[in-house]
Amino acid sequence: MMKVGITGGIGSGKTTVCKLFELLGIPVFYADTAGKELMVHNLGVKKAVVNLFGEAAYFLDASLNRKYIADIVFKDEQKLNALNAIIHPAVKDAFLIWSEKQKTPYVLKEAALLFESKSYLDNDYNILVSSPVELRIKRVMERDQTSREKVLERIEKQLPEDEKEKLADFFILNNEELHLIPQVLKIHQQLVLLAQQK
Ligand SMILES: CC(C)(COP(=O)(O)OP(=O)(O)OC[C@H]1O[C@@H](n2cnc3c(N)ncnc32)[C@H](O)[C@@H]1O)[C@@H](O)C(=O)NCCC(=O)NCCS
Ligand SMILES: Nc1ncnc2c1ncn2[C@@H]1O[C@H](COP(=O)(O)OP(=O)(O)OP(=O)(O)O)[C@@H](O)[C@H]1O
Repeated sequence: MMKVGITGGIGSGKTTVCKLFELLGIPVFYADTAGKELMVHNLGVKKAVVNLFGEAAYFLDASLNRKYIADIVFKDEQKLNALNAIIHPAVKDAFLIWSEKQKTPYVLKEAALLFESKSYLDNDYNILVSSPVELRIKRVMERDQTSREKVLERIEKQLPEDEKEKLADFFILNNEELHLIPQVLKIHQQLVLLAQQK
């Protein structure tokens, strides 16, 4: 199975782009969502999270207190690294199991930290979704009803855009002028051809 990673900084529009690939019949594994599901349903992961953050990491109904964890990790690099070290290997395993079950020419793995976690090395190709930083901040502030400072905290923990550009094979620009659909269609056609040659 040909594996294609797709990433982009916070608010770049990677989930929006993935929805377009899904319309073309391509299955998408959402690593951020999978990570949060594992924190709730995988006992080993859950135990490690409680060890790191205490019982307050979960609400009484056993759901994840995302805000509590986010308020800690995006201000404390050590805690963030420790959380990443728990989640990333578990997500990697879950993706491998999932990808083996798919039957399409290729699959997509959407991950915010594709390059930072080095998981891009496991993929055949990687797509970078880019968007001007001010537009990203505005979109996330509107989507999550959050502050500029909180968005900037996360941006600071991510690899700079020019570093990501060096590592990607395909590029999608999600600004206010270019349309996403033709860009997605073009890359999809190229990937289908590459999968046939594999
Ligand atoms: C801290 C958590 C609980 C906050 O959850 P929340 O629902 O607020 O955010 P969500 O997971 O939807 O992420 C939204 C965006 O925040 C940014 N972000 C999330 N985790 C990280 C991180 N470890 N480092 C830098 N940016 C991050 C990304 O741009 C991401 O797209 C959650 O993000 C988390 O568990 N992060 C650590 C694990 C991880 O690295 N996940 C991402 C890849 S698997
Ligand atoms: N081309 C666009 N036109 C209008 N709105 C857009 C466009 N692209 C993205 N958005 C909006 O911007 C917000 C961020 O997009 P999206 O959730 O796809 O980004 P993301 O990269 O997945 O974000 P995150 O890193 O936080 O997971 C969403 O509310 C989305 O609907």
